[in-house]
This record gives sequence, structure tokens and C-alpha cells, in this order.
Amino acid sequence: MKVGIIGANGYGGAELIRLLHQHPNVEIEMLISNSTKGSLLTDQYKHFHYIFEKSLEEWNPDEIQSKVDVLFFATPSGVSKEIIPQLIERDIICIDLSGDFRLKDEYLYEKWYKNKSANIEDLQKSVYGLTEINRNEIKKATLIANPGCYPTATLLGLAPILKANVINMNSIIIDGKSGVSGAGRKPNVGSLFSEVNENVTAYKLGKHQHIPEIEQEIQNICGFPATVTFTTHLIPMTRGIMCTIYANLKKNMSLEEMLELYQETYLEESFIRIRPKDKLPSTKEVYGSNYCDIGLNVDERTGRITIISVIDNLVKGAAGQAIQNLNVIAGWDERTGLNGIPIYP
Ligand SMILES: NC(=O)C1=CN([C@@H]2O[C@H](COP(=O)(O)OP(=O)(O)OC[C@H]3O[C@@H](n4cnc5c(N)ncnc54)[C@H](OP(=O)(O)O)[C@@H]3O)[C@@H](O)[C@H]2O)C=CC1
Ligand SMILES: CC(=O)N[C@@H](CCC(=O)OP(=O)(O)O)C(=O)O
Repeated sequence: MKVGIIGANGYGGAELIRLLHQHPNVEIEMLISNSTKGSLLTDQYKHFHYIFEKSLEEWNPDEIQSKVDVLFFATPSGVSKEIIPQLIERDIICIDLSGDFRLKDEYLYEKWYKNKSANIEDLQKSVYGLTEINRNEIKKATLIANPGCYPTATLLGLAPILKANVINMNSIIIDGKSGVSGAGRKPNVGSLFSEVNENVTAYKLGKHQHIPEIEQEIQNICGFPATVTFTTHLIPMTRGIMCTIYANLKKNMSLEEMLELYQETYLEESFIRIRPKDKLPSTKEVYGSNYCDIGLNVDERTGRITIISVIDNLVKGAAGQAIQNLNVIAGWDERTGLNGIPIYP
């Protein structure tokens, strides 16, 4: 299968190239960039030298159709909604890493992204690409709205207790922490070494664009609405997301019962690892991989559950999950090209 990547010179684009290069059923046919068109990929990323050498090309919608079957969008929000409608008409499968097609309610997009939404007909064609939850819809999809990084860790951490209807829906609190690559490669004062190093910063309090995404998908998973408290922090590491999630239990459950519920829910899942009691996950244990590792504690004193969910923001939080979705659409083994063990230490 021939694929292209638009936004190929960003971090999400580079991670797609790294993973797709080792995918046995895929050929990377086109790398598209606005600002660096005409240059070599290796001028932007020297780690590809002698392994994958290709030029970055200008966006040309007419050429696309003859060259690729699938186009990955690793562009900021606001870009794909202008282009994807024409591509779907030309039977190109689009996998969008941005937030443009995630929110089904156009008013919510306009409120949280401060931009005009994609039109409603195109929003209806998109499938939210949280693979473990929406696999059956993804199989038939031509447009995937790949989930945001924080929502991926959060929703996978919450899904078992949402499905089992054991928590008070308005008690969910999510404390998210991200490495700096989550902010992309574009230059930004907040991402400078001297701003981030030896520092922890909370940001976008009450304003984060992932709040409506998390609430929308919670309702899709369990049928009940929820209003969540979600706070994000930037921490001095390159990759990784940890979401620490709290919720009040509606009934008494022991940690053992909870672990059993999580193990059962994810029994067939290749990329979800439920940690045994007292073996909580850390971000480094999923570094460079498509795993989401989940650890639990039940505090019988407060009646609350604590869920620790970790992913690599660029893999399961972006490029890896996008490829997992491509594997599902193509009918390949979901693990194809994603088999790597995390890098440690
Ligand atoms: N980084 C992460 O961990 C995650 C990122 N995402 C999402 O993935 C997308 C890409 O993120 P990331 O790779 O980190 O960002 P980067 O800033 O690293 O890269 C963004 C890319 O988009 C391109 N781009 C910017 N503006 C335009 C435009 N108007 N038209 C066409 N291309 C444009 C840039 O290329 P050029 O210089 O050629 O314009 C660049 O290649 C974003 O939507 C992000 O929210 C999702 C989950 C996790
Ligand atoms: C550290 C950092 O800044 N992270 C970004 C993650 C953006 C992202 O991946 O989300 P979308 O795809 O929804 O734009 C943030 O918190 O906004």
C-alpha cells in the first residue's frame, strides 16, 4: 500500500516515517511540507541518513490521487478540514492526527479551537480512532480522526470502569503530564530548554482542547454524560504522557476485583498492559512503543480509584495509533510494524 504524509517535517510526521519505514506492507511514496519543500528529509532529520532518503515535496492535490492510497495528516488543527473533503471524494483514505474531525459537534470545535469547524457532513464521515474502543467502525472507515495524546491515555484508563458503570460520572479528575515533544517541533518560547528544564508548569487550565474530546468519548463509551476536571502539566522530558485519573466509586470494590475487571476488559488487546498490584507504570516503560500501560489503586478509606495510564505521546498518542488504525482498515494484523519493545533505560 502506498502512503503519503503531509506535515512530514514535524515530530508526528517524523515518527510516522520511522514506524512506516519498518512496516512490511507499506511504501512511503510522498512526504509533503510547506516550509521545507524541495529539501531532503535528511536535511531536517539527520537520524534518517543512509536509511531513508527522500525529498520533501510541495502539496499538489492532483498528483496525490495517482500516487497514494492513504494520506496521513500530521498538521496542526485547521489544515486538514480544508483538504480532506476533496480527498475522500477521490477515494483516498485519510488518517488525521490533528483535532479537526474529532468533535462531532461543530459548535464545540468552534468554542474550544477558536476556529471554524469542518462541515457537518464531513464530520459525520469521520471515525474516532481509539482502536481498542472503536475497532468495528474503524474497519469500514475512510476518514480517521486519530485521538489526541492525553485523551488516548485517559480514555483507555477509564474505559473498563465506564463500561462497568461503577463510578460517579461527575467525579472524574484527570491530572495529565506531558513531555515537551507533545508541543511539536515548531519553535516556541515555552519549549526552550531553559524554560522547561528543572521546571514543572501547569497550562491551559479549564481551556484545553482535549476537554470536550474526553467528555464526548466518555459518553460514547458508556452512554452517560460526564463533566471532567482536566489539568495538563509540561514536564522536563522529551517523550511520554502520564495521566493520573481519580474517580469516586459507586460501590465498594477491592483492588483485586478492579484489577480483574481491567484484565478482563483488555484480555484480547495487544497494546494494553495492566500492571499487577503495586507495580505502577512509568513513562519510560513505554518509551518509543505503542503500549499503553495501566496501573491501579483503590483507596477503601476515601472510596476512590486512582488510575495511572502512560503512553508515548508520539507513538500510541499519535503515529503508532494512526498505523494501528491503518492496519485495522487494511485487515492486517494490528501489530504489523508496531512490534517494538519499549526503549529502556
Ligand atoms: N506531538 C505530539 O505528541 C502529538 C501531536 N498530535 C497532533 O499531530 C499534529 C502534528 O503535530 P506535531 O508533529 O507535534 O507538530 P509539529 O509542529 O512538529 O509539525 C507540524 C507540521 O505541520 C506542518 N504545517 C504547519 N502549518 C501548515 C499548513 N498551514 N499547511 C500545511 N502544513 C502545515 C508543518 O510543516 P511546514 O513547516 O512545512 O509548514 C509541520 O511539518 C498536530 O495536529 C498535533 O496536535 C497529536 C497527538 C500527539
Ligand atoms: C505539551 C503540549 O503542548 N501538548 C499539546 C498536545 C497537543 C496535541 O497533541 O493535541 P491535538 O492533536 O489535540 O492538537 C497540548 O497540550 O496542547
